Amino acid sequence: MIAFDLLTGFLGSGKTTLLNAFLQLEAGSDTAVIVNEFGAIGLDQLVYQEFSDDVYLLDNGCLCCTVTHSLRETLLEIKNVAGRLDRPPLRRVVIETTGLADPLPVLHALLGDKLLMQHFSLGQVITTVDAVQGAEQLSLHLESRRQVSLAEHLVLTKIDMAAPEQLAELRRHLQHINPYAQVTLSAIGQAARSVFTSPSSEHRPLGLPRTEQSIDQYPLQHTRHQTAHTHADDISTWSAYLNTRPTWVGVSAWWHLLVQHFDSRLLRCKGLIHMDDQRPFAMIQGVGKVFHSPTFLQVWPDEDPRGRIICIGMGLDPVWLQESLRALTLTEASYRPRTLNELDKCF
Ligand SMILES: Nc1nc2c(ncn2[C@@H]2O[C@H](COP(=O)(O)OP(=O)(O)OP(=O)(O)O)[C@@H](O)[C@H]2O)c(=O)[nH]1
Repeated sequence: MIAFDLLTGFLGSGKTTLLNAFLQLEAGSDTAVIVNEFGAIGLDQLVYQEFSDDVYLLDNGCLCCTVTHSLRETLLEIKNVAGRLDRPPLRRVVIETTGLADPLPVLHALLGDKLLMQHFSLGQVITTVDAVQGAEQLSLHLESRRQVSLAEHLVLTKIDMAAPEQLAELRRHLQHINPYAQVTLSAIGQAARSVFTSPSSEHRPLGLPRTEQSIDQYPLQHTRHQTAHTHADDISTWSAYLNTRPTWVGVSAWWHLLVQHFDSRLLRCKGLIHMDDQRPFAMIQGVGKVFHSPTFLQVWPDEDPRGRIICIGMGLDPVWLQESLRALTLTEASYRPRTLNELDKCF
């Protein structure tokens, strides 16, 4: 039997960081990863590929709506790969859902599949919650509440950034939504080992998580999914390839412009960028209005040499976003455009 964990959590809450930290440990060496991203251009698999050969990217689309079939095929492929004698053992699969996925239909689809369940057993449903922005996300987004309510293991991430009172407030919210889950605190993935090797993940009989009842408090509006790119509350994704080399001054100006324009409608932004800088290969990350420290890569992680940017939010305007990219090449630090008109004047 191969155990599978479902790793979920709202946009930017630290799923990739946690799992990537685990893959770098000896304990994670027998783990395959299945990634599902929201949007046309995926980046997470590039992060994982640095530390694992067993990374599977699902078709573009949302796991809970459109790609369950693709997940099934991928798991069967992993079963075959795991059976090969010429490779190290494979004992665990972690399925990272998109930050907007509802884990319940995914669990139903997997646990109700007799063939799959001959080879796989459910480990844990792990939900990451951003210690700084989690309380707001829970109050604003049904997806976030559903992810928390289904979890057996809640991982409060970014505790290095959170004030004690923020953490206390978040814990009160979580206790209310899901009083049964095990809670682990984590800073920069440091709890990865204890999360993924938690005893509760082993030898558990098949069945839905015991917290299933608690989700009844929240109406299921998830059937509003229309396409792979549309979620509740008009959340959509936009992505673009870059044909320029951004500067750090430009990235900062662009982020400022974005936050001014979209304010709290901007939920997530990430980019793999070939910078005009001594350290040229960078991953940039924005969660809500917080711009996280970029990470630098030794080598460009993909065959495709183009930089790329992905934004997720409510009411995103693709034309406006495309125009905004011009800010990325600004070189004058005093330029802080708040509108596209102001950006025009910077050139
Ligand atoms: N300071 C700090 N930053 C963190 C921590 N966990 C994650 N981050 C940062 O938060 C940003 C988002 O983290 P990810 O791990 O990509 O989040 P995710 O949930 O996989 O994001 P999506 O797949 O887009 O939903 C990155 O810039 C991370 O470096 C943490 O514990 N502390």
